[in-house]
Amino acid sequence: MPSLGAIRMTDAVTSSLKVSAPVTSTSPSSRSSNLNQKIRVCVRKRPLSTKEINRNEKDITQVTGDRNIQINEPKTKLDLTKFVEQHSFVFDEVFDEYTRNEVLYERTALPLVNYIFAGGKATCFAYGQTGSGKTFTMLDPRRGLYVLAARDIFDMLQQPQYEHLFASIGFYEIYQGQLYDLLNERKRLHAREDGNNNVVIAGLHEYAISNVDSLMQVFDLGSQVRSTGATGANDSSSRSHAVLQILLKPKKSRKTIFGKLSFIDLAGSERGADRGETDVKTRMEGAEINKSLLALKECIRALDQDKKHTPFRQSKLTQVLKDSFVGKSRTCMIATISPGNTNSEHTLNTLRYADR
Ligand SMILES: Nc1ncnc2c1ncn2[C@@H]1O[C@H](COP(=O)(O)OP(=O)(O)OP(=O)(O)O)[C@@H](O)[C@H]1O
Repeated sequence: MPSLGAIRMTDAVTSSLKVSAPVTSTSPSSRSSNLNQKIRVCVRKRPLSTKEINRNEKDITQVTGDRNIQINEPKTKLDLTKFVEQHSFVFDEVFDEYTRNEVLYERTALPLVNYIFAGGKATCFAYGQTGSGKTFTMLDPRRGLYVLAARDIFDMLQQPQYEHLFASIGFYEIYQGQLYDLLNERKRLHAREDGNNNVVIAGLHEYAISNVDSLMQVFDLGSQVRSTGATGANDSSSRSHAVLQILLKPKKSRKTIFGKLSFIDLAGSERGADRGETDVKTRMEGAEINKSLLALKECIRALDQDKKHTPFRQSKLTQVLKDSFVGKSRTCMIATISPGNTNSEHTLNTLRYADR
């Protein structure tokens, strides 16, 4: 099964700013990659922003096929000669800068929506550096995947065979290994498991939602709490993981979970790197983010390889996602990348993280 990234291809090095064709071992495949895999890893490239264009940044990322992407990393030799190192990767699917959220949705979250109506649990992550498009993809208030999914969920709930179900949402963040309810004044929350191996976030405020407008209103409240939350700084979205969960429950038994879909806007991946920060708080934040992102990768890898032991306990993030990984579950990771030359290192780190 070609998941968690997929096959890394041979890097080709060229000199004197001349770029030769990348070495590839397979031709780009068609868009028919299996949408119903247990784990899918996709990449989304965002366009250069106006600011980046004005700064004369160059786009160094090239989508070369439905599953292929090439990074042309600008480098300088010791003798100051400039050259470009090419890196080619293959993933389950790669989306270029022209891809709209609606198209992305059909190829990533829609199969998960169908899956929860069959009683499954599913998770859709966005992973990438700050500013690479995680929030735009997952939680944009108007066209994020969560809105598009909710639209379909409410449509499906109108169908006679699903009349017995209703949807509710919860929205919380994981900051420094603690859970905070974004729909209830950032109240501290605790995760535990019920007798059916469901992870229950005790005390999480859940709102029964019946249409997209009410969902967006509730979500808006939570987003405001998040952006002014832990630190008071407006970049807090990149320091915490935000989890929006949509639960399907039987109307007659509100404690039972029929299906669950979580959208996760992960902390900026570069926050986990050791950047020689002297500020203790920033270092601790970074260490915690690093721990959780590594644990996430370990869990996905273990599942991908059908290992008996999955190391959920290594972080709060993987603990709360446990029930969405085991048993009847599906996961889609969307690695988001910035195309500019000044981001080449972060972009390569993101692709290597998503790669097996
Ligand atoms: N695919 C895209 N098409 C057009 N604009 C985009 C796209 N992706 C991101 N952007 C824009 O780029 C900017 C940064 O995106 P976004 O806030 O989603 O990044 P992020 O990865 O969530 O960052 P952070 O970790 O700081 O929350 C925003 O202005 C957003 O509108």
